[in-house]
Amino acid sequence: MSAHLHEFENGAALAEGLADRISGALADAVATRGRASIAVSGGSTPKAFFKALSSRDIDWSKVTITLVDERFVPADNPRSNHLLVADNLLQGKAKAARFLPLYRDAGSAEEAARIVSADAEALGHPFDVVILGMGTDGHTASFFPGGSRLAEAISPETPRGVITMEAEGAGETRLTFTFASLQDARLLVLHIEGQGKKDVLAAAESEGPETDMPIRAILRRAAAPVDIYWAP
Ligand SMILES: O=C1O[C@H](COP(=O)(O)O)[C@@H](O)[C@H](O)[C@H]1O
Repeated sequence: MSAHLHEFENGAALAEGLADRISGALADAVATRGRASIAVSGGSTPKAFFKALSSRDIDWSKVTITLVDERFVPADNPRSNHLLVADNLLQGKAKAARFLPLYRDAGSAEEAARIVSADAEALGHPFDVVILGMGTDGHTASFFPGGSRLAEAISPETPRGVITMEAEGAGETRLTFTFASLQDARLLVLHIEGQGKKDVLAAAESEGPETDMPIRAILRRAAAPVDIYWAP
């Protein structure tokens, strides 16, 4: 794998720069294949970027947006990544996009994972764009250190799709796309902000087990080059 660091003066400049890059990639995918797919992360970091992206003038009706990972909570729960995307990305011009939720009212998280894995197959693969975040514990997607199914989630043998994950510190049961689904995106971005996360990234880039800092699975083994977007 190779990585390229894009540094910005502040979060606002990063949001605009990343929105330019992603809207360009989505427009190219629509021009080439007639449709585009993007999987985005939740958490606190992507809000300004989502707002910037939602204003970009592309043919959003041909774009499907989904999530890299989600909490097993309905979309009206304040901790839902779906809610974050609905409030900040599925607005303005991007309102015309289709959204593929990971949470389903399916009785169990395992059943929801089965349903959404089948639905995601229809998107084709690889994803045109995947935007990952990273926690200060080195998790990405819902690949948490100590996660109940971490080994399975990051194994190259585990097929594409969505699986469940439980982890201390993760709160609710999670739904997460597997490593196989994310690692070969046509454009693979890691979006992090703050000196603290830059330090975590430096630690992840040093030697050590992937299970201690699961972002290492992406940094070391992703088929796609990783474009790292960072601002202080
Ligand atoms: O739990 C999660 O956290 C990470 C990072 O979130 P942040 O608040 O530190 O930006 C995020 O990438 C992931 O999608 C989310 O579920």
